[in-house]
Amino acid sequence: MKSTGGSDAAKRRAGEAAAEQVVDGMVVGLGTGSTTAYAIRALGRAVEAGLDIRGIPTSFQSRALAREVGIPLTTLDDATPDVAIDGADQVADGDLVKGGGAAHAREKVVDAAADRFLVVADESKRADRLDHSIPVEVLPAAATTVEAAVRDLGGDPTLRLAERKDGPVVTDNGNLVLDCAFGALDAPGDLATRLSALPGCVEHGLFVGLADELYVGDDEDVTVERY
Ligand SMILES: O=C[C@H](O)[C@H](O)[C@H](O)COP(=O)(O)O
Repeated sequence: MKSTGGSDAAKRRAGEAAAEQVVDGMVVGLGTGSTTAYAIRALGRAVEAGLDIRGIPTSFQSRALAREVGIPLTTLDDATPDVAIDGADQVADGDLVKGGGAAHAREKVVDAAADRFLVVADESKRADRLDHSIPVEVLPAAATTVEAAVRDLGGDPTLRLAERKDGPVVTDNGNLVLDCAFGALDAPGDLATRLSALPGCVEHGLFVGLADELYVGDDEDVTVERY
């Protein structure tokens, strides 16, 4: 799993602290990314020790990791997550930018469906205002029109390119990603609404008002904020 942001020890602390919130019988949304991977591995160890849970993965990658560590899986067709654990690329006032791994569309569906959404992050993800570029997943046929619409909204879109393949990143849903720089956001909710309204936008990485708790790890401890 690609690692971004702060230290692995800080990510591990955050992920493992959030995993401790999971108790017998729960259905757990399994986010994507290097921080959530620590939570998934901790849950796998707990399952091995007898914890009875089911997971709902948010990506090919989190499904593969959950299977590797022995977490039984289900889907949103059959269960509602009691809790979801997921990472973030930036956090300000409980609002998030996600999608550094291009998984934000399914993440948003699962995280929003959960009774409690726990965000796991290291200190490097904190900001006073969100100013990270916003990943926008688009239908391939809409890439050009969404690019133009993002420019009209004051953003600067860049098609995300693959690292070990010629051409663009293709999401788990078969779509493309535009990374859209908007500068520091005064009103992330307004931008979220405008992006959601664009024809051909499958989902964007602004998660506004969705997080319930934030677990932030540093090299010594974990702090928890509730919203
Ligand atoms: O698409 C990926 C997800 O939104 C990740 O949760 C996010 O990029 C944070 O990942 P990491 O914990 O590796 O920084």
